[in-house]
Amino acid sequence: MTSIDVRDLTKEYGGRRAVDGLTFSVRPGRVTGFLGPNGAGKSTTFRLLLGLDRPTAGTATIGGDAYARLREPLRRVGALLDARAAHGSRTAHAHLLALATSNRIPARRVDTVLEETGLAAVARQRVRTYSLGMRQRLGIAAALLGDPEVVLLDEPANGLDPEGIVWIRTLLRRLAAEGRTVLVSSHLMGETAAFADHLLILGRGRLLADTPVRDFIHARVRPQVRIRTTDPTALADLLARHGHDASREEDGAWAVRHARVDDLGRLLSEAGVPVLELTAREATLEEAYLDLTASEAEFTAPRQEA
Ligand SMILES: Nc1ncnc2c1ncn2[C@@H]1O[C@H](COP(=O)(O)OP(=O)(O)OP(=O)(O)O)[C@@H](O)[C@H]1O
Repeated sequence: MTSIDVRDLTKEYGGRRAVDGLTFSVRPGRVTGFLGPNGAGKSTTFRLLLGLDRPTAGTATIGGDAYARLREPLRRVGALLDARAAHGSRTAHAHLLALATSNRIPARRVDTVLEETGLAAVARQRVRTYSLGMRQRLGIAAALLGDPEVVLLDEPANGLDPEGIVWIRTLLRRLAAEGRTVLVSSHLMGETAAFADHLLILGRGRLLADTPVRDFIHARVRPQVRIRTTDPTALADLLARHGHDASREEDGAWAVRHARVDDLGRLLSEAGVPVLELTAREATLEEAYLDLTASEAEFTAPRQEA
C-alpha cells in the first residue's frame, strides 16, 4: 500500500512562500480532500509531489520515493493537473494511446478508461471540440490509464455538470474502496465533504487542519435552531433574557446558536410566543470552514505592542 508523505515542505517564489513548512501523510483506502482558498498552495504542493517543481526545503514522497525516482511513474501515480493539457488536434483515443504506448501501458487500458469516464462515444472526436467538462473527464481518464495505486486530482469537479459531479463522487469513492490513495483538491468544502473521508486544509501555504471529515463536523459544526414568529420583539426579549446567542437572518427568521429544538420549543410555548417555524439545523460546513480561516487570520495578524 502506498502513502504520500510530505515533510517540512516549503516552496518560495521570489521570497514569497507559496508552501510553508507543510507536514502530512495521505493514507490509502480513503479519499483525502485537499482544501484551501485560491492561492493557498494546493497546486504548488501537487507540482512538488509530481517533481514538476523543486522544493526550497523539505521532502514530498510517494511510497517512500520522490516521484522522479519512481520506475514507470504512470503505473504508480495518476494525476490530473490541468484539463487543457491534451493536444486539441488529437482525438481522445489517440491522446490516450500515445500516453499508453510511451509508458508501456497495455493499449486495452485506453478503451477501459474511456468507458469509465463516459467518453467512449466521443473518443474519435478531436479534443478541441470538447467542452471543459469533457476535457476534465479526459484528464481523469489519463490519470487512471496506468491503473495507479495513487491518484492525485487537482479540482476534478471543475466544469462538470450536476450529473458529472455525482459521477466523480462515485468514482472517487470506488477508487478509495479499491485501496488506492486518493488526494483531491478543491476550494469548496461542501463539495469535498460529499466524497472525502479525510480533510487537509491549507491557508496561505500552511496546514490548518488534518482531520477526519466526521471529526471536523463534530468539532466545528454547531447545532442551530431556526425560528420564525409573528412577534419578533417578544421573541428577541425572551431569547435575550435566557442568554441565547441569537441573530436575525436575511429572511426575518432568527437563528439561535448552540441551542436545541426541544428546549426552545418548551420555552416559547411557556412564554406564549407565537411560532410559525421551529427547525433544527446544522451550520453548514462552509461556515465551519470560514470559521477556521478566520481564526487563522487572527493568528497571523500582526501582534500589538503592549
Ligand atoms: N510559478 C510561480 N511563480 C510565482 N508564484 C507562484 C507560482 N506558482 C504559484 N505561485 C504563487 O503561490 C501561491 C500558491 O499558489 P497555488 O496555485 O499553489 O495555490 P492554489 O491553492 O492551488 O490556488 P487555486 O485554488 O487558485 O489554484 C499563490 O500566491 C501563487 O500566486
